[in-house]
Amino acid sequence: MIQVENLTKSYGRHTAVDSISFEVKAGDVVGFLGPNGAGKTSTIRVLTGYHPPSSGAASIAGYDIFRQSIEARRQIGYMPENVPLYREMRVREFLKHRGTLKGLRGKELQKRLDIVVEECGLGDVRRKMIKTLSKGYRQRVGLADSLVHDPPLLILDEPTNGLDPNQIRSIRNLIKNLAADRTIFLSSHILSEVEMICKKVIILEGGHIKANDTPANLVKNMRAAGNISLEIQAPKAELVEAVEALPHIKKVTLNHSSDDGWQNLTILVDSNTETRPRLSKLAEEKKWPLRTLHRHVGTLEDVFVELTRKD
Ligand SMILES: Nc1ncnc2c1ncn2[C@@H]1O[C@H](COP(=O)(O)OP(=O)(O)OP(=O)(O)O)[C@@H](O)[C@H]1O
Repeated sequence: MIQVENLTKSYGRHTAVDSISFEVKAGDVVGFLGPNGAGKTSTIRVLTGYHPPSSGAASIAGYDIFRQSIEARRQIGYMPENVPLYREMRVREFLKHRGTLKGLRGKELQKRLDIVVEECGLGDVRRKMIKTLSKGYRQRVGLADSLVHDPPLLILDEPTNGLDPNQIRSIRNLIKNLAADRTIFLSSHILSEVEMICKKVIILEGGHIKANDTPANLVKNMRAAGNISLEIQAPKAELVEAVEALPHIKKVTLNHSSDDGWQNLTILVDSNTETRPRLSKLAEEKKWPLRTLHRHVGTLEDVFVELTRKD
């Protein structure tokens, strides 16, 4: 559905997107992540035909975004970061206006309006002026606008930006429902949300792609995967020495030591190694009582920080 090859976008001397390539297959829900200034919006603006690329190529459903720009844009429903809405218009009137601009007429237009009003939960506010709506509802109007011509691809730039947790949840559910029969490409800073909605994620940093995989694979393969918490009653120095001597141990940190001999440790191990059986065997052999032996499962946020932090 989206094919990007060696795409570069520069503003004067500044290269915002540096020769990136990726593919989004039909039906995929892909999260496009990166810190501020990574080049997400620049990429999205090129894909949606708002900016020409400096070099490279991109196509939407097989249509070149430059040479077949109108056909390519017909395939896209785009919701920008700050949805431009006519505040003085009523919701349905606005959507009708947008549908007309996108070439819909007559019965087809009425039918699509009914569908998007229903799909986006706008039934109760369809006659209200846009300026009287909460930000969450305005976001729904933006989503309905992007859907009115029934595009197979939705490109959403920070769809939940500035919303409160309840509004975020409702927009998230809406997007999940829309994903049932559409390809979705969305940028977001809310990683837990991306983990919930997206089957794949692309992480951009400094205009380069740092990762492109499923959230599960990214978490599994991250370097810091597998921190272990250990609470055990043992002599401090002997314990640390014995744990450090085990294979695949990268770092042992003693967090807390209580008067009655309980030691609280965090143990960093090589990713994809299982060290807990060795630790429990050590406790058994030494007859040290064991209270906690817990492996932390990484999150997409851990992956994001690992791939994009500068320090
Ligand atoms: N119109 C423009 N003219 C000049 N520089 C720009 C322009 N738009 C973006 N940039 C620069 O390009 C880089 C990438 O910006 P972009 O908005 O694409 O990043 P982003 O990943 O979308 O960031 P954010 O998460 O803050 O929206 C930044 O350094 C930004 O300052």
